Amino acid sequence: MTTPDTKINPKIVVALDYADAPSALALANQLDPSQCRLKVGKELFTAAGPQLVETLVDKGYGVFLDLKFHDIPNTVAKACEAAARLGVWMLNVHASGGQPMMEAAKEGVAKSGHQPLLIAVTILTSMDQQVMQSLGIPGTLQDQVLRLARLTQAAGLDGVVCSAQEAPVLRSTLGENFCLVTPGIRPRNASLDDQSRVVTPADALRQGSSYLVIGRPITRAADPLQALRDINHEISLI
Ligand SMILES: O=C(O)c1cc(=O)[nH]c(=O)n1[C@@H]1O[C@H](COP(=O)(O)O)[C@@H](O)[C@H]1O
Repeated sequence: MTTPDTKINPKIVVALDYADAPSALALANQLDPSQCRLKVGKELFTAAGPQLVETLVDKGYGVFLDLKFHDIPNTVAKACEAAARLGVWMLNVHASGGQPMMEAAKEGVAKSGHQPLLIAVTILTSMDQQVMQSLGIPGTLQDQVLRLARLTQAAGLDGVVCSAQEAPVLRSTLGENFCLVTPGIRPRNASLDDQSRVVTPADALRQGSSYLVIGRPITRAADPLQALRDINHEISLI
């Protein structure tokens, strides 16, 4: 049901937003590394630690370690070096930590001897213009996403996390090789939950996304593997 390309390089990254390792492994055991990658975020990593990440890597999954580091450059460099040593496929920092912090992150990864993709979060998909204003950030949300993405590229990172709503402008400004990882994905008629800037899976790819981060629409489905297959099928048609 999936295209050959989806099998070689799965576009969907399933967010394992679980409270403990057994719940995360139960889902990982139902899914298939040829159909998706897995994202381990703050909740699961804090509860289950590096051992779970290594277990998922050993099962053949590409793992996105989503710890969104944001600290002084030296601390972020060391954290990125340690994260890269786990053999993950991708890891991330917050672009708002600034270019020197991102450059330090890149150096940390290089020291690890591994070569994961290193990306930076621009503006979280749960945020809207009103939240931006309350933080005193001037201009439009899209201006700020573009500013942070340019800084990320200047720091030599591989790409950004952004909403697929911003993907067209980032793709045309930053080029074909810059990786755009987009959460806030909702199949038509799915609940928005706490997301604000949402796009359907097929539209996200049409708009220039490289990878789609999808959590609850798969993890809370009655049949997660079928939900994943349905989305892979939808995107194989574009
Ligand atoms: O870095 C992320 O992955 C991320 C960035 C962002 O701007 N918005 C966002 O939702 N995420 C993550 O993407 C996942 C989305 O999950 P669902 O809303 O359940 O699909 C969660 O694990 C979030 O932590």
